Amino acid sequence: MIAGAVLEVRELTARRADAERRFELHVPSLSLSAGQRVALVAPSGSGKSTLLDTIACARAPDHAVRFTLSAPDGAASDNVVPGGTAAEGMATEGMVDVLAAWRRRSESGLARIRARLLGYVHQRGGLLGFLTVAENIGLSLRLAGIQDPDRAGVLAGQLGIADLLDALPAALSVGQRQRVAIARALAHRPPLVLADEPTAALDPDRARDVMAALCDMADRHGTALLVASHDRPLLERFGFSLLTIRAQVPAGTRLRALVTPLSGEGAA
Ligand SMILES: Nc1ncnc2c1ncn2[C@@H]1O[C@H](COP(=O)(O)OP(=O)(O)OP(=O)(O)O)[C@@H](O)[C@H]1O
Repeated sequence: MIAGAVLEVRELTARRADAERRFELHVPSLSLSAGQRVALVAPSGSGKSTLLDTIACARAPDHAVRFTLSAPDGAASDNVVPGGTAAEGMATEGMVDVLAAWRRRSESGLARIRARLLGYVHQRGGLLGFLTVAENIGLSLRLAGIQDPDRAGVLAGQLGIADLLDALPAALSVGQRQRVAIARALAHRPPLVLADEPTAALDPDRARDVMAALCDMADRHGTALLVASHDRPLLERFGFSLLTIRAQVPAGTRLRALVTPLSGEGAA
């Protein structure tokens, strides 16, 4: 185990298929440590969302040799995956074995992994339209079982949206919605936050502001970031290590794609 690792993936394969096509994404190795910023920069359709959704435990990997997430002290002692034991590979050395949870089809275990260990910022916020800003931020606290009535307000203040706590998402600009989404993804202080094109809908100035807010909030708690984006200059400006997804020669109807480092010092 890498010291301070929050995510470790080895030899992971994720497949998508319909009647005409088959797509297969392969990740030989991907590790993130506390506070690290890693970005996926790759063309549309190359598999960025497939990878983020797999890491987010929204879809099962089709194969992996290792897929672990770190469990902070509280989450580990809370036995993130119920019934897990070291013998089954669960919650050993402060890491939770996500593969084992999928193998056991432990819906409650996977739900707790998502709720406690991960945050997710979607391209357009993904906020619930019938909840206020405060309720949207509070949702991740509720799911994680954290009772801290002040935290949503404190976060909103840090993100410059304190005056919007009672507003519904429809009344917000796209940039304001992304700030709410960042607050929601970080409120429960997960070790890893994923973001799928979090600035794609913004003009360059707003994109820079939102990325600064995301990185600043992540830095406060040593949160690791894994971001998918097309905006390479913005990612370089904020010190992300870059990965890309390279298409391999299609074999028949199958397209294989491989996640590899884009710049010299990569996380993979
Ligand atoms: N439900 C599906 N059935 C079959 N193939 C799919 C399905 N969803 C996605 N794919 C294929 O999987 C590949 C990866 O898609 P994915 O959405 O992960 O790419 P992406 O890089 O996130 O694209 P974008 O930047 O446009 O969101 C694509 O070739 C796509 O055609």
